Amino acid sequence: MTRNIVKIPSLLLALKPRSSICGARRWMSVRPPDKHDMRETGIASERLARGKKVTIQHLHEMRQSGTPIAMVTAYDFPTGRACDSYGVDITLVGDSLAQVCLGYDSTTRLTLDEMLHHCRAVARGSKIPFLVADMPFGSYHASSEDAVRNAVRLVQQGGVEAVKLEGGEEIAPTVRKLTSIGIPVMAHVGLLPQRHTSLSGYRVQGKDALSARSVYNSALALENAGAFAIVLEAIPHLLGTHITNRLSVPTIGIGAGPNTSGQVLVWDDLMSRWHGHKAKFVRRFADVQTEEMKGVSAYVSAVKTGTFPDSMNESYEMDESEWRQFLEGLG
Ligand SMILES: Nc1nc(=O)c2c([nH]1)NC[C@@H]1CN(c3ccc(C(=O)N[C@@H](CCC(=O)O)C(=O)O)cc3)CN21
Ligand SMILES: CC(C)C(=O)C(=O)O
Repeated sequence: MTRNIVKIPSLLLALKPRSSICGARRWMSVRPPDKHDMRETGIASERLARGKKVTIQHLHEMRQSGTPIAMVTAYDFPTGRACDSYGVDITLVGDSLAQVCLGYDSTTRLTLDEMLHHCRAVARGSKIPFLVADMPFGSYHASSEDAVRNAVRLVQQGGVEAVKLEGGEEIAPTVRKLTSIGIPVMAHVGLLPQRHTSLSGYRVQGKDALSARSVYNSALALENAGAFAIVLEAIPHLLGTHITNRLSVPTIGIGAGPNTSGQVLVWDDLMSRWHGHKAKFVRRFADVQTEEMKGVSAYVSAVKTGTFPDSMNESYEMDESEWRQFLEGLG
């Protein structure tokens, strides 16, 4: 009897209403066109005239109304452009860049300069979504001053609007400092890939009462320090729901169940471009790997068999008299 009474509120909280993607765009203000964009991409002016820039305020309103937030990683101009064009709310230049784009074996290998190089490319393509970059491993640990210097570089030279930091209560002072000077911080708790060595691998976090408490306390401390949103990675869905219901900022889940304020996936995972391990939380929404295989194999085969290029449609003509003159000129 008592158990049923206790269960009803948590069930109700789990069944938050969810409105359509049109609802998600309702609050977004008109984004001013930017001359640099129009010169660079041509069609950008038309898109910008229709587009609505996503802000932190919109993200908070989406959380309040139960409109799910869609976040995706991007690493270059075309992936940034795709986020811009197809309704993504937050583009993340994730440090998964290290593994999926640069071939490193871990995100801890990524430098700030490498991150900046990719942020600039993504920023040129992704204008409407809110743009966040991961602070690379080591770029926010030595001191708050160091974190400020490096976060300023990401904003100033990388063109991003906010930074993401992995960690718990120990990074709260850094989050407070960055927030106080106007650099919005997205926190990241649960599985912390930058600490995979000390954690002995990529493992689901918060599976027992004690570690669930620790993830929960981290989220509360980081919200308190001023984080505008919190990524919850690889934690039991009950814990993801609980944290989401207790916080007043949006939660973005990756392997944290269906009740977070939003979801994030790595571009290469959702597109099936990543050849490595597939985590349980990954759903493949498109099959780029198969298309790549078909495209490259067909091209190689056409070159080898001499069927590419075609002399009529894929080659250039020359006036016959000019050609004769050319030959005569050679004697
Ligand atoms: N392609 C890709 N996708 C990601 O989501 C991702 C990266 N790379 N690189 C950086 C980090 C690393 N991440 C990872 C990596 C592995 C697991 C993983 O293997 N998880 C196990 C958990 C097993 C368990 O503890 O029960 C799984 O199989 O889901 C999870 C997140 C998330 N990030
Ligand atoms: C998996 C996401 C949240 C991330 O941090 C990354 O892409 O690096």
